[in-house]
Amino acid sequence: MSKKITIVENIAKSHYLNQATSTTSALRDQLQITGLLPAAVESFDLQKKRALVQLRAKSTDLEKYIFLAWLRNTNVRLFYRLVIEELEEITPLIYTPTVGTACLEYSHIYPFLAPPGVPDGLFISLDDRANLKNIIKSYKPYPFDESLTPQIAVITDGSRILGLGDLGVNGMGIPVGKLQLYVAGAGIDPRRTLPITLDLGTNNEHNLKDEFYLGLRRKRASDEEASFRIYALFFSFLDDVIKSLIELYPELLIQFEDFSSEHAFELLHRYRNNTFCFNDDIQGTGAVILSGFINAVRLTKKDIPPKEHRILFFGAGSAAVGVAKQLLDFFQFEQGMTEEDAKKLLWLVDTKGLVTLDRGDKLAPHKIYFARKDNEGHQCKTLTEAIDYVKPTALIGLSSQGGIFTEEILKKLARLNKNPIIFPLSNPMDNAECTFEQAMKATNNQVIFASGTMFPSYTEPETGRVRYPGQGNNMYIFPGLGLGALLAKPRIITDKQIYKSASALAYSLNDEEIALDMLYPKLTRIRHVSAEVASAVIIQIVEEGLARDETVISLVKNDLEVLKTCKGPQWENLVKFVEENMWDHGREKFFECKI
Ligand SMILES: NC(=O)C1=CN([C@@H]2O[C@H](COP(=O)(O)OP(=O)(O)OC[C@H]3O[C@@H](n4cnc5c(N)ncnc54)[C@H](OP(=O)(O)O)[C@@H]3O)[C@@H](O)[C@H]2O)C=CC1
Ligand SMILES: CC(=O)C(=O)O
Ligand SMILES: [Mg+2]
Repeated sequence: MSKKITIVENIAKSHYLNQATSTTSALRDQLQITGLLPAAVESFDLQKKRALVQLRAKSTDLEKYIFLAWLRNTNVRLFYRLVIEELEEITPLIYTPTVGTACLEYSHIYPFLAPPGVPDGLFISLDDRANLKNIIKSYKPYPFDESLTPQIAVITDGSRILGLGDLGVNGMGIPVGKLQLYVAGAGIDPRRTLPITLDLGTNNEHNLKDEFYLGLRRKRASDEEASFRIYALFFSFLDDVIKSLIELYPELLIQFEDFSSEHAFELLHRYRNNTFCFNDDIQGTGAVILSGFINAVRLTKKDIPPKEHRILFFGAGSAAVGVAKQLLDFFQFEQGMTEEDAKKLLWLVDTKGLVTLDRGDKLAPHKIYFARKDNEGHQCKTLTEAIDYVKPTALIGLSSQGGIFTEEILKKLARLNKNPIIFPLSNPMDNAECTFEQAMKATNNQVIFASGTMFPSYTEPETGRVRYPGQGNNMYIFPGLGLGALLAKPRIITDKQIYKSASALAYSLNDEEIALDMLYPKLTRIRHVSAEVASAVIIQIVEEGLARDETVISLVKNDLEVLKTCKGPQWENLVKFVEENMWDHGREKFFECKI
């Protein structure tokens, strides 16, 4: 009885239980809200229809973003019903590309995002350092149930938001957007997600001068001011935040997101062996692009033996090095190559040209491993020179330099290869190194293509055939990886778990997708795909002896060898188990909530 009363009281107060115009007359009377709503009692279907009409009536994508943010903060279930059922339409609005615009404008649109009582996410500023635990505890988007502690935190310091640079606290849109994809893509309970933006100042002059900018109005402290870099303010603050988070929520999975490369690698190195965490830009991106590459290798196999690929990265930051590392593993694990031979298939270009050991500058630590030493004095200063020298079969853009893959560059790739692999992966859309249309036209429709932000389809003028681009975005990996890890409960995320997430994604294509030469599965299948990714991760965690969940262990342990084939009834059973553990917006249960 008392539980029921609590639910009744909470329906009136909670953006999660809110039924708005669907509240029955009896319940309206009980809640004493009868006069606060118009007379009609609508079905959830009709509510969704109205929300879609309102959404589509907005004239810009930013207005749509604001509308969706308002909906999320007032009616969680309706919001997620919309996202899940209209995924292809809504993903570009809550994620890249529109989230990029929303981040640029965040301080300007903020009042519309967070009505009183519903925080957009957790802001932790340097000035809060003495009070970290209280601040973290204060984030309770669903205060009515103490058992709903956070399971996943996506944490950024806003220093490299997509390809847009240092946006300071305006970067909050990214952890918020990533966690929405966790809910939509892998059925993580939205009440158990924790978006965090750390405020260590910003070096963005535009923001510092903007009267509406909402973060600390000061520059970031330079690491060089510390006597030892590892003790710099940045790392000691991060240590305090992570420690407080773990003390409060020992089972929390932490996803590092959009930290500048200057800190991203060191952060991962610092926490990966003692904390339940991963870096999405290094590891998630590495896995998703490996997956697309595995399918590209399959498509080109009759013309190029896998070991003869030559892969040129334009960009040598956290994402490029993360992808290079995964490809290196692929050539070693699947193609039987030695580490040294595999490394020779990979070249990186940065602002100073081809990354080589002899080029005369001090390389950032993350570039040294892949820096070439066999270039025999060749110093390619430009991308064109690097292409002429390397003769790549695959060109991967992770540079944030929109349009840099010019027609001339694309044509060069087409001359070198029957089916050039061209992945302009930088985000948001304006930062993509080329568009799908440009790549199709310049390669006589022969390109094998994936971009970080989804491009429109392209109709071949000669044949009328409609061609669809792939979307190589870590959103295909992190939801399933996170879900698998939460279910199996290891204490750390290992490289092998990441690798298995990539191969599971690659092999998740169904017959129709394979027949269409797709590199990634359709977005509309994301929940099932995430369940497969999660299952592969779970199997790996059990194999490593790291699983701590008894149900998962008993489900996997005895069938480990057969499960590793990712086929057969045991595999289907595991995938089903994962799917059954996904949160659902509960359209039926919701309206049966009769008090
Ligand atoms: N599709 C996806 O899933 C993902 C996409 N990304 C995208 O990847 C991009 C890069 O991210 P990240 O690696 O973290 O960023 P970084 O800033 O760490 O790396 C950017 C790299 O590009 C190089 N670069 C920049 N401008 C030029 C230029 N004019 N000529 C040559 N090289 C250049 C930089 O060189 P230097 O080192 O000399 O400064 C650097 O190596 C972003 O746009 C991001 O949105 C990231 C993660 C996932
Ligand atoms: C997709 C992503 O994580 C990025 O662009 O940073
Ligand atoms: Mg990112």
